[in-house]
Amino acid sequence: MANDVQRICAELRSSIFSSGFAADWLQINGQKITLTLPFAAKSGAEALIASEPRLQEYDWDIRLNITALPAKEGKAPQGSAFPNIKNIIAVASGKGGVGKSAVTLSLAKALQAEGARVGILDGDIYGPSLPTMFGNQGEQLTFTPNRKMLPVNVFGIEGNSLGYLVDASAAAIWRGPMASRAVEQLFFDTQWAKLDYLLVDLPPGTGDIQLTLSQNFPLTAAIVVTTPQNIALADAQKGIAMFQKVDVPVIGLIENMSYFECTSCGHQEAIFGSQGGSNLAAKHHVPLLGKWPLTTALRESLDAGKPLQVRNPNHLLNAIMSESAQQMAANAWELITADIG
Ligand SMILES: Nc1ncnc2c1ncn2[C@@H]1O[C@H](COP(=O)(O)OP(=O)(O)OP(=O)(O)O)[C@@H](O)[C@H]1O
Repeated sequence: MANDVQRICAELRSSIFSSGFAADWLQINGQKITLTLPFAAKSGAEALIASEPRLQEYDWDIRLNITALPAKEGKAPQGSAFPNIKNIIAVASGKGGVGKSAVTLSLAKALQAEGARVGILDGDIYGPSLPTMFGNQGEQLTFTPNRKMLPVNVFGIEGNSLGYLVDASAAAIWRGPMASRAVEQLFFDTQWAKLDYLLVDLPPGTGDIQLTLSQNFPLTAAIVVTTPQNIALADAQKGIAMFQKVDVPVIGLIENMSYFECTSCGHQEAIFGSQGGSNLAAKHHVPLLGKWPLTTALRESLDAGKPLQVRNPNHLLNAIMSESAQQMAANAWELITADIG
């Protein structure tokens, strides 16, 4: 019977588990099966099991035991330098305004909904948006006796941002080394709780500041956000090239603002063009994690200081965001373990 389940699991293929379940994730005890996943994709596993009648005959217990993946070459693995943080994933965009911060918060909330412990470092010096999206502008950070910053915790997500520390107009005059040092300090001098994933919302662009941060942070991996518009794609390409240059694996591309769906008639309009993200992903062999529509409800919820999942839990975009997040987590595990294996 055990072999049967393992065989069925190994046969399963889906958008989330492209290489199927590994046999050692399963513990089979009569009718009871415990599945322990090394990345945050619990609901994807549940959906797979629900789609396979033979698997539904068993009593499933799905757990997460997220692997601490090694940081890029030359940097200490998270295990030693940051024992509290298992995976640090940069979220980058070449062009500004493509929705990088909106994507960061949405992915963070989606990972947390899978049962992962998640944090966000808002490294966008010139336009820190975490306090707005968390709805806690004006909140003051507290410090430990040894002057470490304690992150804020909103909706179960830890976060830190220069927006809690300095006036945006003060940060606007920072350039080059001063700007990257400020973000580095924010990262290194925060006392993060135990996290499975820390998402780093990088400043938009691919200049010296972004390059320095990508080199100096012990990043596990990176994702790039773009719109399908040519000008954004050209910049996203520079983002992919930047991470390749510093040996940080790019585990996915998100095409945001892919289309607008009319809420009255359902017509889909590709305002910024179509297929741009898919073509870019294919060209650079980077997985496309999803195409997110331009959605009034997402903009409204972030302006109101809440993730869409909290303000509008039944919105269809939540499922798209969840799939992207799970695929990102699975890709990080799969690509990096394949690389070191
Ligand atoms: N899919 C979407 N649908 C509707 N509004 C969106 C979507 N994605 C982002 N937005 C909105 O677009 C605006 C810009 O998004 P955001 O601040 O996340 O971009 P960014 O790339 O982080 O910008 P920056 O250049 O400041 O780093 C915000 O008001 C955000 O709420």
